[in-house]
Amino acid sequence: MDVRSLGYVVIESTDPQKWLEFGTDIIGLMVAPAMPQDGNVYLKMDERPFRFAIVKGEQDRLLCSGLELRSQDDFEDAKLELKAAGVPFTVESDELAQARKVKGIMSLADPSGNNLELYWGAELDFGKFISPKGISGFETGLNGDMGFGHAVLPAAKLKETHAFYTDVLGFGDSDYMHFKFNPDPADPGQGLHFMHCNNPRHHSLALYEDTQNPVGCVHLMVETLETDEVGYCLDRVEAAGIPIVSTLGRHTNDRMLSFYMATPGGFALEFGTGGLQLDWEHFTPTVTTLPSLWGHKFQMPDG
Ligand SMILES: Cc1ccc(O)c(O)c1CC[C@@H]1C(=O)CC[C@]2(C)C(=O)CC[C@@H]12
Ligand SMILES: [Fe+2]
Repeated sequence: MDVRSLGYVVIESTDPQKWLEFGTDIIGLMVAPAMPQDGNVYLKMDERPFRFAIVKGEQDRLLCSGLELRSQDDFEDAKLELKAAGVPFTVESDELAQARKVKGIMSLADPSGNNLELYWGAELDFGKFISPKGISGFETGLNGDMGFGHAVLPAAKLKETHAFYTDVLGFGDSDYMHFKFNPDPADPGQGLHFMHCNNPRHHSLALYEDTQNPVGCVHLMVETLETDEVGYCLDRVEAAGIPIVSTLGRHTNDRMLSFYMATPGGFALEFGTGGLQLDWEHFTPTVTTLPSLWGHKFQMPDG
């Protein structure tokens, strides 16, 4: 399968208004003008009609991640590949596809239960992105073909889930890290697989061996074009009293300069700039033993 990018996410929220305020006032995203007034909150960051859809529900969590395919042919091939791999999927209604501004969607879940939508035919409305916070732009590639950023999803079944993304969905390995926060020798620690799809972003999806994640997401990442925007966002976060999940730092594997903040979704948002863009033909997957060159002091849940 030839997944091109992580195109959108759908977030369930007990209070979508909180996401609207957070998305616009803190992240600097735009309320998507071309989206229907259907009670959902749609946030825009580039020439795509939307990148974040927030729907009202009973829980605060990531509902699903949208993975982009390049054509209807690839969409039909994907169905055959899923069938051959014995992976159940549902072809969704035209109504849902229209709501997402795409031509076709199938929904499925990975072996750890993360919901995915494979879609093709994303609309490009070229509606101008006008950031309410004056951000010149987010790094999403030409016509948004690099996707909105990346997601780190929880994977209780790390090995099986990693095999699903690489063997079935065709992701490539970028890097692997292993963490050991608990000194108890009975605790094996947590693995973290960074994977790319068919765009230059170092990783569009990562899987963290997280067995206790009620919100379906570890973090989402967005990337600005200008370094100063990371600093300006940090100032907005601090002024609003939003918890900083990790201080500013630069990652080793993708060289991203970023910090992490809490979101209304119960997961974190990484706000970064300057991530590596790679030519996969000439890339050798790495195993990295240090998460960051400097900074990135994570606030641990246990203090
Ligand atoms: C290490 C790293 C490289 C590139 C990234 O985009 C990135 O998000 C990370 C950090 C990932 C990771 C996480 O999200 C959950 C909490 C983790 C395990 C830490 O406590 C350190 C690294 C963190
Ligand atoms: Fe990240």
